[in-house]
Amino acid sequence: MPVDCQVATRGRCGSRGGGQRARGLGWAPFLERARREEKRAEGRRRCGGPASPGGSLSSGQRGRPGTVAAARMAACAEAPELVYLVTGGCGFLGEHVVRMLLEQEPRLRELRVFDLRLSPWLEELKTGPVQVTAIQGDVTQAHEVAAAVSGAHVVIHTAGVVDVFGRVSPETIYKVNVQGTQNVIEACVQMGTRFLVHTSSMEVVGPNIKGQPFHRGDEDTPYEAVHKHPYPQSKAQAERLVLEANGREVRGGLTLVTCALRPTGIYGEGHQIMRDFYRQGLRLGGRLFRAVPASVEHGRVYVGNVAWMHVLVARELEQRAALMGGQVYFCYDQSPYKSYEDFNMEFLGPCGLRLVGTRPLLPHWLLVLLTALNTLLQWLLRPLVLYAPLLNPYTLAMANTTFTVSTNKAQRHFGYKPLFSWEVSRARTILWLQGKEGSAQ
Ligand SMILES: NC(=O)c1ccc[n+]([C@@H]2O[C@H](COP(=O)([O-])OP(=O)(O)OC[C@H]3O[C@@H](n4cnc5c(N)ncnc54)[C@H](O)[C@@H]3O)[C@@H](O)[C@H]2O)c1
Ligand SMILES: CC(C)[C@@H](O)CC[C@@H](C)[C@H]1CC[C@H]2[C@@H]3[C@H](O)C=C4C[C@@H](O)CC[C@]4(C)[C@H]3CC[C@]12C
Repeated sequence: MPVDCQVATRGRCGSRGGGQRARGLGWAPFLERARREEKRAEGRRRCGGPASPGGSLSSGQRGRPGTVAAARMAACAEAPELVYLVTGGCGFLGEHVVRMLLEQEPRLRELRVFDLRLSPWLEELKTGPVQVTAIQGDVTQAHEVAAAVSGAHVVIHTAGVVDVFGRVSPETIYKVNVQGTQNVIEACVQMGTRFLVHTSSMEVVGPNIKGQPFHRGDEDTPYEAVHKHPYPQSKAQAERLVLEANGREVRGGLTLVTCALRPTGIYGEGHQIMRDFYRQGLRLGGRLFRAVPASVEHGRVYVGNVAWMHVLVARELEQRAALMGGQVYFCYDQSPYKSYEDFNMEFLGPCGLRLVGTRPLLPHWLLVLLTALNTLLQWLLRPLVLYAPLLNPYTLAMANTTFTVSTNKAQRHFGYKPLFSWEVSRARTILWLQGKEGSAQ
């Protein structure tokens, strides 16, 4: 679906009117936009929506289940009326969510992309029926979040600090992942936004600090979720906040409906860690050295399917609020269960890399010693340079602990089925790695 992009670059939180139009364009875009606006207004009149584009749907008009408005909304699905906000919309997952929404959500009128760092690709989104508003903002700043949420029907909250390599301080991880999530929740309550989809993580469950395997578990499998690392701790706290917020009254008297998705290890176009492995292999003459037994299985999921599940949940949350509200769903697909390293080789192999060793080349005790050395080096070098290798005590422990999920809860509750097969997911990831994006950056 073509989109109309208005990059709001004023200050921290742009607005529809304050955007900066693509430079060097003539009158054509403005006339085109006026024509689209008229078409949209006509659609609204026909469907009994708010006459003006800035107007918001009353709760009845939003189509509460079983009402005339719901039937009318269903009949007028082509009248795009909804405003979505995606926090972290310029991130690895966020970008795929943004693009998936533009392709798969016909009711979208405006898509707000909120991020600390706005990406150049936002500019590419050309004119079309959907207004894409880029908002440079910080989830730790409550007022910026509130301004971005104001008028939104749905918030998809993916923004977060994803760090298990010691690149970011524990304080910052907590501030962004926990306090930032609390700010999003409070903004929804204050602004009357009813639907919040949160990107949680498998790590909320495990692997735990005891290294206990989680083999083909589901959302109800008993497991001792005990964490010491700041990142999983922050994701567990954030998820708890989101689930506890379900049912809170929002401005306007209706209730907040929340849901948390727990992707396993995400891979696909834009995956930084995969890029790091690729470059490490290139530096080592096309070789990577096995550090983890092939028998240790890790669940992985293609980023396109994670984005699809977010779009589907956001779409179904209103109609199935009683069933889905306050629920968590693991997010995975048909990607094969393999060791982390063997799975990566599905993509790195076709790019010319080789994994040396059918078993770990170094004894485990030596790897543990190396991780301790890396930790010491990171601490000593911190005043001078950021040293954050892939191998540290946490990553070694994670890589050595089986964690795979098998569940149909998402399918039962809202009909989730992966949009991309394993073959397509693999091909797209290899293409990306082989292309300039994968090797140059
Ligand atoms: N990558 C994975 O394997 C994986 C797996 C499960 C869950 N997740 C979750 O998915 C979400 C996205 O992860 P990702 O892998 O795309 O990471 P990412 O770092 O690529 O994306 C995170 C985005 O959030 C933005 N952000 C960070 N701090 C912010 C702040 N203070 N205010 C506004 N924006 C801010 C970043 O700029 C970035 O664009 C995270 O919540 C993460 O915990 C990731
Ligand atoms: C150096 C070797 C020991 C190598 O095998 C280390 C692999 C290690 C970098 C990864 C092993 C498991 C990964 C994590 C897992 O896929 C799930 C995650 C949850 C998600 O929310 C964020 C990413 C991650 C923590 C992911 C990070 C890389 C690994 C630790």
